[in-house]
Amino acid sequence: MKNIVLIGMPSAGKSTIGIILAKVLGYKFLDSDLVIQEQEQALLKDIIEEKGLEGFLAIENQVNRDIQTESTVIATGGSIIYCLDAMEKFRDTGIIVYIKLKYETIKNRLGNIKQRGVVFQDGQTLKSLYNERCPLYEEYAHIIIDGENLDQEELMEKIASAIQCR
Ligand SMILES: Nc1ncnc2c1ncn2[C@@H]1O[C@H](COP(=O)(O)OP(=O)(O)O)[C@@H](O)[C@H]1O
Ligand SMILES: O=C(O)C1=C[C@@H](OP(=O)(O)O)[C@@H](O)[C@H](O)C1
Ligand SMILES: [Mg+2]
Repeated sequence: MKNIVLIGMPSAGKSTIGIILAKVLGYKFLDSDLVIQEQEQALLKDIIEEKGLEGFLAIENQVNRDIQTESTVIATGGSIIYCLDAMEKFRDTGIIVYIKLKYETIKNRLGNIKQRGVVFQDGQTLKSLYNERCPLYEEYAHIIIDGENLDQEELMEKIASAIQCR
């Protein structure tokens, strides 16, 4: 079976929802951020600090492009839409699900952005990052899920039924 690939802004719920979605669908679960950390033997925020944005994105692209799995829910990192090879591969081998949330919801959830290690250009604000990324998430998505006003269980069920209706 095709993989289910979750995309969206950091804190949208890709990692949290991904694992419960995998249980409900009887799929495996993989968080590609953790594969990056394991390969590099370093935390995401330290990789970004040491290698810079372009260096981090090159690693993110390679790791996600090289994932060999099927029947797996894959939680990607928020910056995956800058990784062209990986996105092309996911589009061919998976169903890409964009968890869409309003800017205000993302802002409220994000809390300590530095601890998470989000891929920001110098001087970029969260708002400009959001505006830059949203069209890219929409462009790549096979399915767009509005996650507003849903708890984790409701969001997971909405994604599961959208996949099953395809
Ligand atoms: N309805 C919801 N769905 C998913 N996560 C939610 C929801 N409401 C609040 N949260 C919180 O938002 C955060 C989502 O984080 P995470 O799953 O790591 O997102 P991502 O992997 O997309 O960056 C968690 O702290 C989670 O508890
Ligand atoms: O959006 C981003 O720039 C990033 C999001 C993170 O993943 P989550 O989206 O799971 O938080 C992680 O991949 C990396 O630190 C960069
Ligand atoms: Mg995550």
